[in-house]
Amino acid sequence: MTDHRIITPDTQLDDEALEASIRPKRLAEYLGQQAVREQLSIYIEAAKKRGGALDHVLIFGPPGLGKTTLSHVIANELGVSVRSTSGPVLERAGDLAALLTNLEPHDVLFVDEIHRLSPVVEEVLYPAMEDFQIDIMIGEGPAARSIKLDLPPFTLIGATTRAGLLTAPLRDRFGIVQRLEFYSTDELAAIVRRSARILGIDCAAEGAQEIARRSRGTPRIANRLLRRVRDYAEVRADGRITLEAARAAMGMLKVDAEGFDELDRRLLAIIIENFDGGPVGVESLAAALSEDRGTLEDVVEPYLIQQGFLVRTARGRMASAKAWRHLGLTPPPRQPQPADLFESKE
Ligand SMILES: Nc1ncnc2c1ncn2[C@@H]1O[C@H](COP(=O)(O)OP(=O)(O)OP(=O)(O)O)[C@@H](O)[C@H]1O
Ligand SMILES: [Mg+2]
Repeated sequence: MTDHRIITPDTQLDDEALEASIRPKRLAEYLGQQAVREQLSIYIEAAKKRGGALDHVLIFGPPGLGKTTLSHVIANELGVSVRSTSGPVLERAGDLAALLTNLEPHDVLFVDEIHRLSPVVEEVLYPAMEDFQIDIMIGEGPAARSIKLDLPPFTLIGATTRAGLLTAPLRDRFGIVQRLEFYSTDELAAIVRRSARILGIDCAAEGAQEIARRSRGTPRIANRLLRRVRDYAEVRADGRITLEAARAAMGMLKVDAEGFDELDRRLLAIIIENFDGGPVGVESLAAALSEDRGTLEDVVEPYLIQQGFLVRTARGRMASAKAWRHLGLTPPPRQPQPADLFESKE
């Protein structure tokens, strides 16, 4: 179901060619995330001055905010190569050992979805990160012995949508931890204008602003909406993305003024209609929506929470007064007061 969401932040196949051409390669092209950029540029410069490898970096944040992009940007700024892999792909300790022993000094090893590493692979990673060494087993049975191998100094960059799922020993081994935040409308508008320029799309400033406003704080969504609005403008108008064209296209795509799509609205509507506004547990919510719990938690909820439409309490999710009003309903007289709203950490 989420496959068909126009505003899903997950990568879709036909996005890939497009994304490659507009994906920022240098820090200067990586828009927004001011604090992250500032800090990283200092750490990168310091590492280069010392002639050493950059400390290991953990990047976390919701899908589509630029974790993979940032990892490649860091490697480009360092002037080193990147090897990419991901948590679920590394099944055996040997898979990781093979990657590590093939690195050149100061290279970046990018591990996406690092919260999904298997425990045996994670064990190998600890000494590799800490001492640039790995223990590998040679042979089997009673004749088996372990030997230590030295690795070149390297930088591990781990990306995850949920830092909370990392084990403490793994998290502690990252010297640099960066959290990506949802982008502001102005930042997204700048991203849309940049992408339009690269793709040769004629996009008016107000058109870019309108796309930005409805992109759920997410560059991947902004770029995807830009492309869909371009299609609309080419077929229904003269190809130029004006404010009117952007609005009309969004109407057709059923992306509302807040940037919410059907699934966002359905989630809020179900909490309100089936559960009296909540609180409702995430499992019941997932069942009522026929959606996967992980998708709700990683993809749908973060933006609704950040925008204040959804509240996570110790007893479950609640729709805020803002959510009732967004659906054209009158909020009940007693809405949750701040004192009730203990942030739950699940
Ligand atoms: N700061 C940025 N400036 C400009 N464009 C960006 C920025 N961040 C991301 N993008 C664009 O958004 C797209 C998605 O970013 P990216 O693939 O890095 O997200 P991600 O956080 O790795 O997502 P996922 O969690 O799904 O892996 C990129 O192809 C890039 O074009
Ligand atoms: Mg990624």
